[in-house]
Amino acid sequence: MNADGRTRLHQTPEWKALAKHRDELGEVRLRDLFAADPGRGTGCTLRVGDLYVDHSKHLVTDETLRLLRELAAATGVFGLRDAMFRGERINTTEDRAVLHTALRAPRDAVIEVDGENVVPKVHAVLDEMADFADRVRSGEWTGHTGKRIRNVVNVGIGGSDLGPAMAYEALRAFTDRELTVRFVSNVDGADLHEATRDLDPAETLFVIASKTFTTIETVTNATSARTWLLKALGDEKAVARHFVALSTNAEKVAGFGIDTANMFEFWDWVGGRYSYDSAIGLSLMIAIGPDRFREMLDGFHLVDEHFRTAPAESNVPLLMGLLGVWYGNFMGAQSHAVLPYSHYLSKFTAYLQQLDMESNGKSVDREGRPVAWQTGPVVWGTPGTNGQHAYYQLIHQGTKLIPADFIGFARPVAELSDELAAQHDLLMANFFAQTQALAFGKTPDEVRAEGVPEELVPHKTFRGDHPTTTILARELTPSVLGQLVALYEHKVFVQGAIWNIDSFDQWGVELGKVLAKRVEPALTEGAEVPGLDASTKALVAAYRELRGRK
Ligand SMILES: O=P(O)(O)OC[C@H]1O[C@H](O)[C@H](O)[C@@H](O)[C@@H]1O
Repeated sequence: MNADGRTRLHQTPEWKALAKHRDELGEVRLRDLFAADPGRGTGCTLRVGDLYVDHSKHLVTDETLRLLRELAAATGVFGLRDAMFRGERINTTEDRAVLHTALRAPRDAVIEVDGENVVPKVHAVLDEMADFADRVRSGEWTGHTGKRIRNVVNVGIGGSDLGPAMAYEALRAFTDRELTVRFVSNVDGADLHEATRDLDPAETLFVIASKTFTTIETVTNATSARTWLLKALGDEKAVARHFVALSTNAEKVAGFGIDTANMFEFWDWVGGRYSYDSAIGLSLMIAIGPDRFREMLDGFHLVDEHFRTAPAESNVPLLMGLLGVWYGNFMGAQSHAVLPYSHYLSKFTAYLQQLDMESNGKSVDREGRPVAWQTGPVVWGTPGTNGQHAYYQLIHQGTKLIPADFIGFARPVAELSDELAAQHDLLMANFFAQTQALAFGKTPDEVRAEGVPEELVPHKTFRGDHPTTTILARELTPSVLGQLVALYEHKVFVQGAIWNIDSFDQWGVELGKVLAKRVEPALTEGAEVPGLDASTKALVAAYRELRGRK
């Protein structure tokens, strides 16, 4: 039993019913499921906004889905969802509300935190961002020497990098092509070096993105960027024209030397990995313009409303979350692949890695007790068709169960030449062929019928039954991107709620930070670090020798 008297997850009747159902189902063959139900292809599709979501190629029956929905209801997913939307402090270990949904709420919405409606604040910052973005885009905001800003360098890490960097790539076709926009995150000096080496400091704006403004990588890179700028422009006053900050921490921003008049604010109820439609999106907004940014927010909001109000049977994030629970908790899957068939989504899976793995990579429940069930999967993947020529072999014929999401678009971006646009059908032919091959494989008899010698038959047989979700949309617009990201945010929410973990803290990143600080003097000065283990001690000594330090 839980501290609050509730039965623990794996002891609930709903969990046990799913385990029994899995045993009774035995080996699920997609060929059989489709043969038994000719309507499965169209029947197992849901629509949300501009997204067409096909879940027919999953190792589930109607009964499986019904039992999974019962698990969701029994574990309080809907109550927690409503509490999140109401602004309750559902991030219990940090005692914070979780309100990224307020960042995309319409102007007239009312969402209260501690009795204060936060929506007017959200729109006030969005308006300030829009005003600033317009001034940079029009050339009205100039650098210290009066030159037009032609380069924007976002300096941030984790949630202050991955979201805007991913969305910038995704929406490149909507960006001002006259502007150079780059993202620096790594504390490896090579990152800043490569991002700035061909830029004119007089034309460069640094956007320092950090919720806390204490993150060592970001503060270090921001300090180096400042030095780079001042070396060229020679005047401290230049900082005010070339640096803006995106943060919740005005004191630290001022301490760094950025005028808080040039700071765009957000709030502690926005988690880092849920923050790119807050002020953290400024670099993106400069690139695509305020109108496109607002279209993206509307896309998020559309899916928020769907998640909040759609019945369980047609609720897409709920379904995606439940399918993940089925594979992770009842079928032994350890990972989940996200495979976008769009070059523009090249950073989408990396973005989802933080969203999913930082949220649900937990091993104690909300009451602090070890969980007795699997939690978040390893999320991985790269854009198709590249993966097909690399690791798809393992998905098709390896020994692991890897559920995958395939994301594709009916139309290429408008600016492609006719010749390049014509390649789109080939891209999408691969997209459809892969999910078909993964689901239905190729039987030994089919292989034999092709005249393959008997000894090669096992090698050329594809078992099939590799489950996939297909998400299809007309084209990758700002709104569609917002819809996609919100789908995954809420999918992660559903899973965290079922597993009874706090999806909104990230204590697991702290230990490494503390140890890095402790070990640094050993590298630089050869200082004795108390309590350093024998392995690390030897490695540090080898490092110092290789670095040419005595
Ligand atoms: O925005 P910041 O405060 O600089 O934080 C940047 C990132 O680093 C932290 O360590 C967390 O793991 C991330 O959730 C966060 O997004």
